[in-house]
Amino acid sequence: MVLLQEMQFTSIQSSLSLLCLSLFSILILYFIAKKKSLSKSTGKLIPSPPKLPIIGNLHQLSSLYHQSLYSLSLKYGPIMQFHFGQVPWLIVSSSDMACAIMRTYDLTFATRPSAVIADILRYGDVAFEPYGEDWRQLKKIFTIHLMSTKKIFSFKTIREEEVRNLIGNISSHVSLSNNAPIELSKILFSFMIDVTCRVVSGKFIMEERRYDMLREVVEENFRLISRFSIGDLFPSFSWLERFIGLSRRAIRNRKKWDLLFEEVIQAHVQSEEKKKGGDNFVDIILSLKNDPSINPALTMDHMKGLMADAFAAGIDTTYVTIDWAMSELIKKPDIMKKLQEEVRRIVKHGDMVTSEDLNKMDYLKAVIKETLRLHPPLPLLLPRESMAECKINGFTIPKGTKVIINAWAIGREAKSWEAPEEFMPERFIGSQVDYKGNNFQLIPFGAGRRICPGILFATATAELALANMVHHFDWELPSEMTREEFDMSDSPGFSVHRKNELELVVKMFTPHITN
Ligand code: HEM
Repeated sequence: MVLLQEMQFTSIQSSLSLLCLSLFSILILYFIAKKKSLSKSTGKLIPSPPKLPIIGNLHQLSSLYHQSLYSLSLKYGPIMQFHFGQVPWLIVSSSDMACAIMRTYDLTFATRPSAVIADILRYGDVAFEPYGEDWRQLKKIFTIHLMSTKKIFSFKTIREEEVRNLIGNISSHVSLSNNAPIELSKILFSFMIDVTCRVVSGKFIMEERRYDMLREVVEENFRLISRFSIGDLFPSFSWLERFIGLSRRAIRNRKKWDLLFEEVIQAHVQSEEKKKGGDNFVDIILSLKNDPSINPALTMDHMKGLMADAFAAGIDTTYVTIDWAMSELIKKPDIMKKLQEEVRRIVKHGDMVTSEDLNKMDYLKAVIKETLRLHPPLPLLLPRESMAECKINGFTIPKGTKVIINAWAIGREAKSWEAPEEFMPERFIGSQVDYKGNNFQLIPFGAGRRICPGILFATATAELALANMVHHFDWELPSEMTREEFDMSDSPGFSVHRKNELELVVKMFTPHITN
């Protein structure tokens, strides 16, 4: 019995010593860590909302990331740190700070961070390629050979023909539907697929099966890159990626892209068009394949990447711009009327608005700018990462910092915009402010080295479609809905759509004949 008691006592004693030893070790580790973090942060600490262990700041994020980050920036400032799970990001929410990142330190922040899903989906493309020789060459090809001002002009016929088809589709609906609402979001999405397919690969991709497949892969791409996968949030748990992450879905989608691109490229290699020097992306890229000035030579992966850039970056963003513009116009009939007056004054009733007419339409251009200010299709742009340490606003930003620039918040900055929540195209009349990367209060296309190379193409297409839609038709809300009830909520996602697809009643415009 005594022996047993002694044994118990000894065991309690040794447990206590083990406990003390553990506590002592934890304390030592804590002080070492504290000392380390203090010695690291010799400058000002970047403001950050309070975070929780493991999940970081995820609990402060709604599904509308751009809106949650905007609200937090009002409290914590235009430059703040936010932990997505275990990973710290720098969130930039003012035009001054965006200028520091994309102009003052443009080269420092010219690379993209790696991300589990984007790394699976991307080829040698421009949008997600890390900064370096490969990216420089691909961007040059994109801006000089595929999307130069001359090339965009040469795509004019495609844009005009496709807008004519769009107007034809809407007219058929008017004559057949007996005032039932038209599913405008869907029609605009198809319109952008048609335009982009023709620019990228000429006519033949329009075959029904490929068309459906393209729609499916583009939509799935956006769904996938809109979400953080487990490996992005918790790098120490990346091994779980194979079981519960999104990687498997991304691999499946990548295979579909592969199939689609290989079929298209193969068909072009065999076609007569190429021999005549076709004027679409695939033929141009094929002709560059043997160009000695392109060094290193283009691989199949680069070719697929350049096509993916146009499909993934161009379709969704441009259709969303027209969709939001129509939504704002239907909500504000005075602005719709003013726009219709401008277009109908310049273009005769029954005629199509042409690309040349657009240059005379200042109010139309102001409507598109105002739409991009309030509804930048990629509200958080594309992420950046610092390649060296730098100092911004007194804060030391270490090398390897991942950065999000909130263009949605910047479009609402009180310092730059009067009545920022109001849709007022008039603010741009007589103003020099543009979206081409020089005015940091309006950056829907980003700025600096990584600026979007599709600006001219996207805006020319959106302007032409919108001008013709308001020229030929009058638009109304479905009869049961009031303007106050009309929902303008955002959908969650990487590119921000309307939460509810746009459905409107449409009528042919017939001018009043006055004697
Ligand atoms: C309204 C339509 C569009 C919007 C709002 C938009 C927006 C953007 C944004 C925010 C970026 C990132 C810029 C940065 O990091 O600073 C970007 C990059 C890019 N966009 Fe667009 N885009 C649009 C249309 C297009 C079109 C039509 C194309 C091509 C056909 C295109 C091709 C690209 C490419 C290739 C990049 C990557 C540039 C790089 O990383 O160097 N975009 N776009």
